Amino acid sequence: MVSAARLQGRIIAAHGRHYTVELADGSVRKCFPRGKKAGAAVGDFVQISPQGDHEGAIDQIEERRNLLYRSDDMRTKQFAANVDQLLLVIAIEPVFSDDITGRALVAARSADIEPLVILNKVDLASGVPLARQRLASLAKLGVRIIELSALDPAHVRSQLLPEIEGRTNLLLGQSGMGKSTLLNILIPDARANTQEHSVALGTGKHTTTSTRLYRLPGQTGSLIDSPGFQTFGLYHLSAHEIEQGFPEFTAAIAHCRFYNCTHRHEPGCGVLAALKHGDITPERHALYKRILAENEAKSSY
Ligand SMILES: Nc1nc2c(ncn2[C@@H]2O[C@H](COP(=O)(O)OP(=O)(O)OP(=O)(O)O)[C@@H](O)[C@H]2O)c(=O)[nH]1
Ligand SMILES: [Zn+2]
Repeated sequence: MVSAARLQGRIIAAHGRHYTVELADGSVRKCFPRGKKAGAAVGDFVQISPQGDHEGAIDQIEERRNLLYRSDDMRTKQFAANVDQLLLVIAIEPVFSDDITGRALVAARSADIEPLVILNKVDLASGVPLARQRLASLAKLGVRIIELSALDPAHVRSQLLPEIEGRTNLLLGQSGMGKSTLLNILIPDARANTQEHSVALGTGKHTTTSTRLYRLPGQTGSLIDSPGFQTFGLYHLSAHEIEQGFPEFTAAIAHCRFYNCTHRHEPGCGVLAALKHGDITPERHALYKRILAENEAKSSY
């Protein structure tokens, strides 16, 4: 009955109970999910029924290509939907976590999202060799790593804009890595834009706790900014998905004696053999075991 009035849009911000939806003409509306349609995420394409001049109801969430999220034993936290590329920001200082970096890459792989690691603050030159050394095992896996310094905005733009053009990019990182600084270089009016929407929709002051999609100025594509985090649980992944998050295991798994091998202690395990021969690093195998142990703790509740 309402279908004639429905409009297509994309969720560009999530505020808990309501969402900001951008329509094809560039206008924005404050929208509420209809009934029990919970779980919409930034990046979702939706159909809405307009209500008044500035509001609407979300009638339908279109099928997603992917959804990136993290989860612990208490709750899940959605990052964004329909993401083409994960821009994972790490830095020379403060020290980035190998564990969180590894987990973000596992999450991206399981959601079929291409990762691009951004090593920021390379102006802090004395820390660069150690950072490169710590990233060597990821580089060996074919993960692309771009080194830059946000102190040089022109270089940031020339390095990153060609990489992100025409795609939906999700910017993720631990706190303090320089995510906001990079966002402000790539989307110069990001803050002004957000405030403008907040005023128009009466949604109040922008809080750093919300996730927000920005259009790239002067070109197609978008950048989704999300709050920094200090943990990256993967309780939602199955044992099989965890295994798939480690591409260097794939060839070795074919040699496992048992079809349900967990690659921890089984005799005739191809992964353990590859670990012994140095084809898989002890750090990556340890990360795999930590993620799997969490997954098993959840299953035994
Ligand atoms: N030396 C140097 N400092 C930088 C660089 N990029 C960012 N910073 C500084 O690092 C600090 C953290 O940067 P932010 O952009 O606020 O970091 P963030 O990742 O957004 O952090 P959260 O807001 O906690 O998520 C700030 O003091 C920046 O000025 C860089 O390339 N080199
Ligand atoms: Zn095995």
